[in-house]
Amino acid sequence: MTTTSTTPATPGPAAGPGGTVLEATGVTMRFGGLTAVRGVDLTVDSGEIVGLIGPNGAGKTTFFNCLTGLYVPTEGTVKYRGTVLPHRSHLVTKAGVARTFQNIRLFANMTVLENVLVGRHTRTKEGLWSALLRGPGFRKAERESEERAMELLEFTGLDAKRDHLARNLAYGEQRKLEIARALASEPGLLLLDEPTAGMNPQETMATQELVRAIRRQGTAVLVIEHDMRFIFNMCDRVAVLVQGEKLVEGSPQVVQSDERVVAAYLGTPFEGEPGESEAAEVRAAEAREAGGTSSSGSGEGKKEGEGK
Ligand SMILES: Nc1ncnc2c1ncn2[C@@H]1O[C@H](COP(=O)(O)OP(=O)(O)OP(=O)(O)O)[C@@H](O)[C@H]1O
Repeated sequence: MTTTSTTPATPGPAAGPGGTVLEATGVTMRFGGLTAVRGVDLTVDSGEIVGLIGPNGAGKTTFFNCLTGLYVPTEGTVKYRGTVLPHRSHLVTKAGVARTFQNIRLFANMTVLENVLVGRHTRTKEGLWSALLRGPGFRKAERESEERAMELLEFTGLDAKRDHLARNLAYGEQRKLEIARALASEPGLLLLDEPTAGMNPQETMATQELVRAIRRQGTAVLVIEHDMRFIFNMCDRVAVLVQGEKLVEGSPQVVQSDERVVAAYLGTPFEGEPGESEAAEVRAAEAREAGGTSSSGSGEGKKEGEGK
């Protein structure tokens, strides 16, 4: 499987001015009698990678859904670059906030390239008549979209698989394709919901590199992840949700040594050289591959429409 983590030579997604990109204030989400998210404030600044962690059922995905227009929060506001975001996911994407899902949502029977082209639609201006008549404006826009999609496939290391059906990709590749498709909308903020879930150590490290490259290109990142090495290696700031409320927010050092976080989530203080054990596992896997021993990937890809 491809684990390329090339730094792109091409211009990336829209880089915005500095300052606050996302500002969520007092976000509350109730489902009947259950308050899944309670009064959460969170900001993401330009150039930041911010982590959102917490136990299962803490409200992380519900909070993402409130940020991205899938849910209308019961209370609170969400602003992107100072403007309140609409409660429609396609309009949120158009405004500049893209996301991936915990359970992959690709168009399984479309090719890799086609999946990324679908992600471009919020950035193409050509209308229905132009598309039907396939006039010169439409053909030019189509060519440009395809060029941009190919740049993103190179960026994510999937260019060689452009004509493969999404459902035939390995699981880690499907996750990368979701990221490529999200980037196709040229976001200023990318929300990643468990981007390394089900990945092997090689794929996880490649994903770390990819996320760093995305930040270098001017897109801020907010990431939900249960892999604490990933979080504490990558993030400038980490917020901890427990039972729908923000328990702690701060630098990785502050969060991982906070007794309340250890008690409510981490279990034991986070120890060791971050990334060193993964690096050792990756070296061992590479040595096995070089020696011709098969090393299993992370299994079959989940398909469109499974769960959240
Ligand atoms: N659509 C919904 N209707 C009713 N309850 C919901 C809905 N979505 C989530 N919940 C509940 O809200 C709470 C928070 O769930 P959520 O999926 O946001 O947690 P999470 O932190 O993302 O968990 P995980 O780490 O397991 O993905 C849970 O109790 C969940 O059962």
